[in-house]
Amino acid sequence: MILVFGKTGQVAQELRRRAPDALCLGRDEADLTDPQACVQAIRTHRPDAVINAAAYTAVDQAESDEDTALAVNGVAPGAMAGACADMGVPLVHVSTDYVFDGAGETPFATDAPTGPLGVYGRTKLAGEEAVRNAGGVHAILRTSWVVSAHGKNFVKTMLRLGAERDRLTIVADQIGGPTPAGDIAELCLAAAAQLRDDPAKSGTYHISGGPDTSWADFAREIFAQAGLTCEVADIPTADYPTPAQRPLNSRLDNSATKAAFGLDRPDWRTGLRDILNDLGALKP
Ligand SMILES: NC(=O)C1=CN([C@@H]2O[C@H](COP(=O)(O)OP(=O)(O)OC[C@H]3O[C@@H](n4cnc5c(N)ncnc54)[C@H](OP(=O)(O)O)[C@@H]3O)[C@@H](O)[C@H]2O)C=CC1
Ligand SMILES: Cc1cn([C@H]2C[C@H](O)[C@@H](COP(=O)(O)OP(=O)(O)O[C@H]3O[C@@H](C)C(=O)[C@@H](O)[C@H]3O)O2)c(=O)[nH]c1=O
Ligand SMILES: [Mg+2]
Repeated sequence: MILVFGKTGQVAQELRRRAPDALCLGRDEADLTDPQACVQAIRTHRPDAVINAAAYTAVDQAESDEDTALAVNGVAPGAMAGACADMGVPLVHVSTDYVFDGAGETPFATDAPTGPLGVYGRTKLAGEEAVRNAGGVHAILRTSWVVSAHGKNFVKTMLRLGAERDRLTIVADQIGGPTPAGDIAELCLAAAAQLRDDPAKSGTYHISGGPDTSWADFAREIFAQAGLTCEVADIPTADYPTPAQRPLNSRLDNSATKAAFGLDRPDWRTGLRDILNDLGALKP
């Protein structure tokens, strides 16, 4: 049996869709601000593998709520990893492009130096380090710009704003790969299954949808596929001030994922079609 931390999140919901027998724990069953609750859940359920799909993902809010973000993103994953290592069970942990500083224009390799720009990225990096330091079999899957038909994400925000307004200003100098949550869920399940037979696959991997794009061009494709008429004007990051600084370069090198798990970089334009279709928002 696979134990999943997370129930209502984007990746968690796609895991439930693909693995109906997995046991998915919501906040009421395992609160990640309580590391001992995470350990206890793993000891009680004795799973064959654990996937952590829960996190504090409110990037701007984290700037003024560092204690909670660190507990959820930094400490809880370490507690899970310790319990998994004790029991000889693999842990799949989801992380983020925001562990990088966003310098340059080349895709970040899995072993590229990290340098988070804000609290969210810093706490996610602490979680990665805690998972590695626990010494058990694990896969840290870094992804970026997650989108799905569930929860809060850029696609749903654009559908809402695009219907209300005839013009939006969107940052065009942050470049990355929008990633459908379904593709992340698929990699989580592949990694969980393969780590059991091949612990040598332990390590850090990247999954991001291709081709790399800007938020502005991503918005244009959302409006085109949804048949919404809304002009998108390019702006620099400097013209969209937010509490948290975001990386300009979010490109991730996915080659280690292909080599270890045989999964190609997903095409986000196809994933976007499926998401809009799920939402009943695809242009007829
Ligand atoms: N969203 C994105 O754009 C990106 C996400 N990631 C990473 O991908 C993973 C999945 O993200 P995604 O599916 O988008 O996340 P969501 O924001 O959609 O969901 C987060 C989940 O974490 C749960 N959660 C938050 N705090 C706690 C807590 N204290 N105790 C228990 N559960 C908690 C939430 O529960 P509740 O519903 O109760 O709040 C929710 O189910 C995370 O590791 C994230 O860091 C990486 C790159 C981009
Ligand atoms: C709504 C809106 C956003 N933007 C910009 C702000 C931001 O740079 C970009 C995307 O907005 P979001 O609020 O989705 O950004 P954000 O929540 O920071 O997205 C990040 O979430 C975390 C959890 C991650 O791990 C990252 O990979 C990334 O997906 O679009 C505009 O320029 N104009 C707008 O009207
Ligand atoms: Mg967001």
